Amino acid sequence: MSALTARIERVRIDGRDLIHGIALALPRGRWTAIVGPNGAGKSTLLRAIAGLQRCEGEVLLAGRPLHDWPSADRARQLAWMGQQESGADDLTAWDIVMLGRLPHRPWLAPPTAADHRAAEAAMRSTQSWAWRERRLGSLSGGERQRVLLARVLAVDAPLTLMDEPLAHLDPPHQAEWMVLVRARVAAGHGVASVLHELHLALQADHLVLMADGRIVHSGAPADAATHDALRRVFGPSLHIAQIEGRWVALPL
Ligand SMILES: Nc1ncnc2c1ncn2[C@@H]1O[C@H](COP(=O)(O)OP(=O)(O)OP(=O)(O)O)[C@@H](O)[C@H]1O
Repeated sequence: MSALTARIERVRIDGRDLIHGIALALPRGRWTAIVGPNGAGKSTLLRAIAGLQRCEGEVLLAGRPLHDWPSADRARQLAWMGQQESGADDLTAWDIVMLGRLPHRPWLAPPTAADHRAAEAAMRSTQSWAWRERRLGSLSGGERQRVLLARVLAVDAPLTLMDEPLAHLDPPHQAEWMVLVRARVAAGHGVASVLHELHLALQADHLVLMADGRIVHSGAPADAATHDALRRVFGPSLHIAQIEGRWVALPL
């Protein structure tokens, strides 16, 4: 069974249809990259399938309508990392990551040793452990992103949705992010990420291409049909080639 399936007729905000006629499946054990030009509707789609944006249609999480899930159960099933999240600048990095463990704890219960272990492991895996006592607001953009990534990993959910997780990350940490995603997928979890970095999106298991609020192509990153679709949407100057067995895309 897919971790999530969605059939979204429409997302309408301020009298404008931002998303139309979308069918999407996010299976377990697969990393799906969602790409498309600015304003294509990628974030709106991700927010809709996370239950953060009202939509007309149906979203099934592990076969059950999203809105039927009790909130803590849902938060253990679906972990969310949004774009440019703010409002927690006074919390320490450690507190932020421990927020990822909240769905695992009964109401007002203190964290357990297992919560501490999960948070520490997540921080070490994103190399953010050294800043555990620093306030989020004092960290650089990339350091902050690695703490937020640790938080979403600490949830340890069967499905993780990430909107532009590579923003602010330097190339080595972008590569490290891919290793972490690969480890989650190898463990049978599903991951979907909105990405602007086409060279990394082409390393995903499956690529979803959006334009004008629609999915215009869905396929394997290595398929010629996927490359044609990318050039149709991003323009013919997009050069797609293989380097050492990996597909890369560059605007030339
Ligand atoms: N709350 C909102 N109110 C009005 N319009 C919105 C709202 N949120 C998004 N939009 C509009 O919907 C369209 C899709 O936005 P969305 O953020 O989903 O695109 P995106 O593909 O993620 O873009 P980007 O790559 O620039 O982040 C854009 O034209 C945007 O201006």
